[in-house]
Amino acid sequence: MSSDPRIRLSGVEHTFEGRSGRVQALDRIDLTIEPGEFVSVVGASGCGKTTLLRLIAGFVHASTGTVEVDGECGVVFQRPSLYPWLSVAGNVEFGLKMRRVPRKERRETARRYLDLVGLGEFADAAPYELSGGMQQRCQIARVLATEPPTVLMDEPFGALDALTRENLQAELRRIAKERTVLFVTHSVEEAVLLSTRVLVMSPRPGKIVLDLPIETDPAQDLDTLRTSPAVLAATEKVRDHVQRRTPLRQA
Ligand SMILES: Nc1ncnc2c1ncn2[C@@H]1O[C@H](COP(=O)(O)OP(=O)(O)OP(=O)(O)O)[C@@H](O)[C@H]1O
Repeated sequence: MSSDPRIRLSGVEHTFEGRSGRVQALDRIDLTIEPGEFVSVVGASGCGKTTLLRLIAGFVHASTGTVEVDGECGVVFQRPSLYPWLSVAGNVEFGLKMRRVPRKERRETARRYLDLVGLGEFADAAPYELSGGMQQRCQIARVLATEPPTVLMDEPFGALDALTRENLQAELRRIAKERTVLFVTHSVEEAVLLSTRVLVMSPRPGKIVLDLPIETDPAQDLDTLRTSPAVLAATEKVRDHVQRRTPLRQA
């Protein structure tokens, strides 16, 4: 077992050269994430959360500083992007096929992850036959099936109704136990409920202004946790930091 961090960013800055000029999205980010942590990133719109995630995923190269990631990352996007010509199981198997995993093993793994996200009965369905929440669960199964040590999630529940969102939060909490997760969300409550650590970013340029460990009992169910004093206090603290750093306060 290695005790190396899973993710390490040192002195990371990032500036976009856009059509409307230069935008410094990130400023002096130093961040270390250890294996098994569930780290959420919250902050006002445009503060650089997605940029941070994309740097870690390797989609963007930092203008300054270093980004080190130990092992592969699976990325779950806000909107599910399933292949419409493949069945639900075909979508989940796709990454495994690319890795030349034998057919039987692919089938079994896909089935296991579809069961895990509650889609076992829909293995042969086409993606368009699934609701938005089911498509998102399929995307999560597809990412998890390749068993990446790190999962990066960019506002994965943003487009879902409240009930589906709550169900998926509970599923994710269960699924995430043996993984390292970096989770971008606009919901402070969601961040506190799911995470072992919450980061708050300030806008333009994005900096980490709060790094708060969250101690909740993993055995407790989400409904009990939602109203627990520890969660309420942490939510209040995080919300306060987010609001203080939001230039245009939203109602
Ligand atoms: N490809 C790009 N070219 C130019 N500027 C960009 C690009 N991507 C992001 N930016 C700018 O970088 C800043 C950070 O954007 P980013 O998408 O990381 O923020 P965010 O915190 O994820 O926002 P939101 O919560 O609204 O999704 C913004 O000012 C944005 O306009």
